[in-house]
Amino acid sequence: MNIINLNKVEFGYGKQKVLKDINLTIEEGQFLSIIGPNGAGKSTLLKVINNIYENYDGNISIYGKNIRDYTRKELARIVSFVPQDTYLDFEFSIEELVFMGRYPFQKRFQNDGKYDYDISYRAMALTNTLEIKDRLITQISGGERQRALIAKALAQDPKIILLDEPTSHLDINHQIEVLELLKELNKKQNLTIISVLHDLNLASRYSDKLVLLKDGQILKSGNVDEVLTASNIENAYNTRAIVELNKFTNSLFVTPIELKKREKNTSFPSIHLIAGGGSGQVIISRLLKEGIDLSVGVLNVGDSDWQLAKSLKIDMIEEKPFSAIKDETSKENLNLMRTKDIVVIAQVPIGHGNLLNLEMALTAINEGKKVIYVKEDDDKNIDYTNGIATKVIDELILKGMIVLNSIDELMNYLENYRFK
Ligand SMILES: Nc1ncnc2c1ncn2[C@@H]1O[C@H](COP(=O)(O)OP(=O)(O)OP(=O)(O)O)[C@@H](O)[C@H]1O
Repeated sequence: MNIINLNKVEFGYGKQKVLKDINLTIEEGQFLSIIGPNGAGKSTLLKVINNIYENYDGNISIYGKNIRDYTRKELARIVSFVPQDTYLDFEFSIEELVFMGRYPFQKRFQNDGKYDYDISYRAMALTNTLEIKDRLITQISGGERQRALIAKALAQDPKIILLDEPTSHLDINHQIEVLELLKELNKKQNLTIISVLHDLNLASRYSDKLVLLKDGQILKSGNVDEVLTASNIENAYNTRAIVELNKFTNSLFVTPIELKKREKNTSFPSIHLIAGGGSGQVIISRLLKEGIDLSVGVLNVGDSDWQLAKSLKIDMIEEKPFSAIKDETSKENLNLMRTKDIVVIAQVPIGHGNLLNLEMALTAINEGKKVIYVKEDDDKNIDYTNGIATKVIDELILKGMIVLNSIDELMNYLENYRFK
């Protein structure tokens, strides 16, 4: 069920627009993170949803009602807001701070009732702040303060919680603790969570949906894998990045590589990679992370290795989609190989269309080039040429091609490489 709708929302602090044409729907029970570079308008968007600024154009509705038609107290019973960098300079205890979350429910001069106590204590128990409830908020750590602020927000018994950078001042241990807590509340209590997060990897790990903002506009919104692509990241942050699945968290992991790539790592040998059909993706990622000077080819336009290499702007020789490699393309590839220290061959299926890649590696080894074959799977058949490819590989081995069994072995070899 859609519970928040933003329709053509535009806003600026002065003349300059900070939010432009924002259209967004958010479903009940979603964990949505707003990401984007500094100054993109993330905090502003969150504040506009919380009806902090009134002079915006367009419409925002929450549970079908325009937020302009809610009183502040009414809205606070549905939405609670955890601001960024809250400067807490008052000598309140955590308990007192959390009880303030009950304010929207109380009549003037009314004291806290049993329900107010119960819900505040539950909020403290959920956030592990009960045992430190008497400590003053000026005398607790950043992680404890963040948990206390979330407790206050929970004491409001909201349906929707908005958080502006809830992990910004926390060490990794507390970052995970806070996000695990939010995820649990999201799953168990169907709490809708909208959070600004700078850290793309935390956003990817904990969110169902992402909104990527750039210059006040939504560059992309949707599922994590639709938003966190190398090209969207490059577009928004002006930084090249590798996006890959982290096996441990089962979520996408982003590694920015622009700087390393720019300052090529000359302690490693330069490499030309022969790959294709997806076989080179992991090798490309690993080599680029080390800043290794890399080229690839020949790849067919459109295949997944080609897409990755293209998005990372790697020096590449390409052939038309689904076409056999032409002689002249293959010669260009050989010329590129000649400029590198090592030719690395991934375990790519060889058919008549790409046999020339192997044959050029043979020419290169005959010219004295070092060639390495990364044969990750011993049982995998890659010869689709009725034995011709196997013969070329045998000849490469005879001429001194090094066969390694994993990418780790390749990295190890490269780390210990001695330049002549
Ligand atoms: N109170 C304010 N008055 C005037 N301009 C503001 C105000 N708050 C933010 N801005 C400006 O609006 C733009 C968007 O700011 P906002 O804080 O929403 O971005 P953000 O994406 O959250 O940035 P960051 O990642 O740096 O926190 C920036 O150019 C900022 O300088």
